[in-house]
Amino acid sequence: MTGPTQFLPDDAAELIAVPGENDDKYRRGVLGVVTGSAQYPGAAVLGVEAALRTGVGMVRYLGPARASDFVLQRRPEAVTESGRVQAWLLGSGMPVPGQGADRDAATRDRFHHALESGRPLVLDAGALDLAASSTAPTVITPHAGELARLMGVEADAVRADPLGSARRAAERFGVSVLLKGHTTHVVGATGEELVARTAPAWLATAGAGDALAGILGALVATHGDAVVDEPALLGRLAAAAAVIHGLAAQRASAGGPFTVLDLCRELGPTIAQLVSTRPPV
Ligand SMILES: NC(=O)C1=CN([C@@H]2O[C@H](COP(=O)(O)OP(=O)(O)OC[C@H]3O[C@@H](n4cnc5c(N)ncnc54)[C@H](O)[C@@H]3O)[C@@H](O)[C@H]2O)[C@@H](O)CC1
Ligand SMILES: Nc1ncnc2c1ncn2[C@@H]1O[C@H](COP(=O)(O)OP(=O)(O)O)[C@@H](O)[C@H]1O
Repeated sequence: MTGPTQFLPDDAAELIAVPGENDDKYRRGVLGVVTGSAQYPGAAVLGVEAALRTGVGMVRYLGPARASDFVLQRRPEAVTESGRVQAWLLGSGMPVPGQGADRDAATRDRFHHALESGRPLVLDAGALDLAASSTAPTVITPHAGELARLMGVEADAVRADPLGSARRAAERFGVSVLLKGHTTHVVGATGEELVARTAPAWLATAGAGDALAGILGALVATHGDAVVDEPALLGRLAAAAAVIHGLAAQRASAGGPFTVLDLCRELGPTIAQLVSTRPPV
């Protein structure tokens, strides 16, 4: 029996959409982002920062006023008007239904709009439950605790069998699953199994997952139409996001601790390095 395929930097390099001279910000891909809350506005800032630094034509950030203010303060490039998008990132830093604060009406409306759009979805943290109702190509990005909650099992059971747990979630919800951890396991909606192991353990720091979600959102938005045509691409994009995240963490770390914004700053150089290693077409 063969195990999951190790996803390597060269594989990730193939999935970077390099803009051409006929591209504009809309053709490159627009990412709609519904993340953050009054409690966790920082998650919105980190996801938007990571998406913009991964490379996307535009980020439309649609969230609560406090988070929106912080996002604009950090990244005035973000657009806070609604409009067409090629993909959505939902949920980082938002309340989990049934765990404290309820989902407010504005969030329910934004999630509904995203679900109805038919565009690919990246679901994190407080939007993971949407996996059960999504009919669009969808990838979820839980850590072990979140996957356990979603599947109604103990976190230890997920830690004991991460690949099997991701596989069961992919089968149950018909989505691609990226299970975070030192080793990141990805199971595509069609069963493809991938692992990414580029991250140093220094990456185990609050907000690192919010940045990963932004990186993946940008990769999906820049392949939005391809994902609609071939949803199986989502698993490979998820593994590419984990590899890029891990390589940027290596650069930011250089063997020591770093902040998530340090990691984000390394995304451009990481991607430039990956693109430079691609064989000419
Ligand atoms: N600056 C910010 O605004 C930040 C916001 N964050 C947001 O905070 C919210 C709560 O996230 P948390 O993950 O802390 O809380 P959760 O409430 O999702 O998870 C907490 C539970 O899961 C378990 N757990 C947490 N991480 C685990 C892991 N890696 N493996 C196994 N079990 C794990 C814990 O033991 C605990 O029982 C999310 O919406 C997240 O996006 C965090 O990303 C931290 C930074
Ligand atoms: N020991 C570790 N080694 C390498 N990477 C890790 C380790 N622990 C966690 N990570 C990575 O750090 C990120 C943490 O994400 P998450 O648990 O969602 O945290 P947060 O919610 O604070 O952003 C994930 O990308 C995960 O793969």
